[in-house]
Amino acid sequence: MAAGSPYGAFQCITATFATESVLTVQLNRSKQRNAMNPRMWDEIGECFRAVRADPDVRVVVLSGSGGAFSAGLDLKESPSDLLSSGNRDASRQAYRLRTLVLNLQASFTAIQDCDKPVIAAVHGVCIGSGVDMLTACDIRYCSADAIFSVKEVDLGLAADVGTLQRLQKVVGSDSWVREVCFTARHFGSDEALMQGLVSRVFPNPQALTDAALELATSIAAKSPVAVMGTKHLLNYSRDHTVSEGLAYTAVWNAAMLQSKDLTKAIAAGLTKKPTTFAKL
Ligand SMILES: CC/C=C\C=C\CC(=O)SCCNC(=O)CCNC(=O)[C@H](O)C(C)(C)COP(=O)(O)OP(=O)(O)OC[C@H]1O[C@@H](n2cnc3c(N)ncnc32)[C@H](O)[C@@H]1OP(=O)(O)O
Repeated sequence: MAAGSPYGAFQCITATFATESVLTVQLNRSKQRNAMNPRMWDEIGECFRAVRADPDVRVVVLSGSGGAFSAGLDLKESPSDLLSSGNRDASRQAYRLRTLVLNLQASFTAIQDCDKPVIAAVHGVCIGSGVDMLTACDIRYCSADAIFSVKEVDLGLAADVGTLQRLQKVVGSDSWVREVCFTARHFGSDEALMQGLVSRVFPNPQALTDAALELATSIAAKSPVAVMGTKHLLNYSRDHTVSEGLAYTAVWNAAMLQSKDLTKAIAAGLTKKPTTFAKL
């Protein structure tokens, strides 16, 4: 890792370059099944904000270490404000809780907003905030052993860090979303594939990792201007009407169509010769 790298000082996640331009980010509390403690939560946000600012990163692969993707919120080490009011009055406690939830949300929104495609590779359990995080990723693959649960109702709360906002936009069936959110029942990789939560299932975690890295490498070879713009416009268009999306795309591309990548890519296509693109 380069000296002064923004990815060097993490304790609960590991971020390393698999290739010159593909960053692998791994949740790294395998003994706790990658349950998210406050430090991990902060590091996820910090890491993806660094990804956004780092021209060397073109694609990220996000996974869990050990036997699981993530067991969700760390139930033993949860943020101190969550379970005790410390005798504060209700409005002050509410203000603190609101700030806490906004900060947790921001960590996953940093994945959505990092401008580089994020490929989630899920093996083992993906529970609670694991699902919230998953829905903020661009592409979701899993291995056959993956088990998912939108667990929050079983803990007496409505999910508040992304699932209830993003899952309906990720999968086609509102009825299915409501079923899994109301019941917290476990579902497996076949069901996740059928509903479109993941786009591919692999026989084992090694095949999953290989496929995620292969996909990341192929995307990383494309024009970063085109890939970054595509992510940005897909996100914008998902959250706006078609006519708003089209209008915004026209303005965006009025700038981006001036990229040298365009002439380079067209020439490469016509001559059938591979080409490379400068980083952002
Ligand atoms: C403001 C709120 C913001 C966000 C809210 C998010 C809500 C959620 O995320 S809800 C989901 C919470 N998570 C859970 O309910 C999962 C609880 N864990 C389990 O059900 C199981 O541990 C398992 C994940 C299915 C894994 O089972 P198994 O493989 O049999 O391992 P275990 O022996 O049970 O666990 C090993 C080790 O990990 C610890 N651990 C597991 N999950 C958590 C967790 N969520 N928090 C803290 N620690 C966890 C478990 O206690 C074991 O530790 P030991 O020290 O070895 O006992």
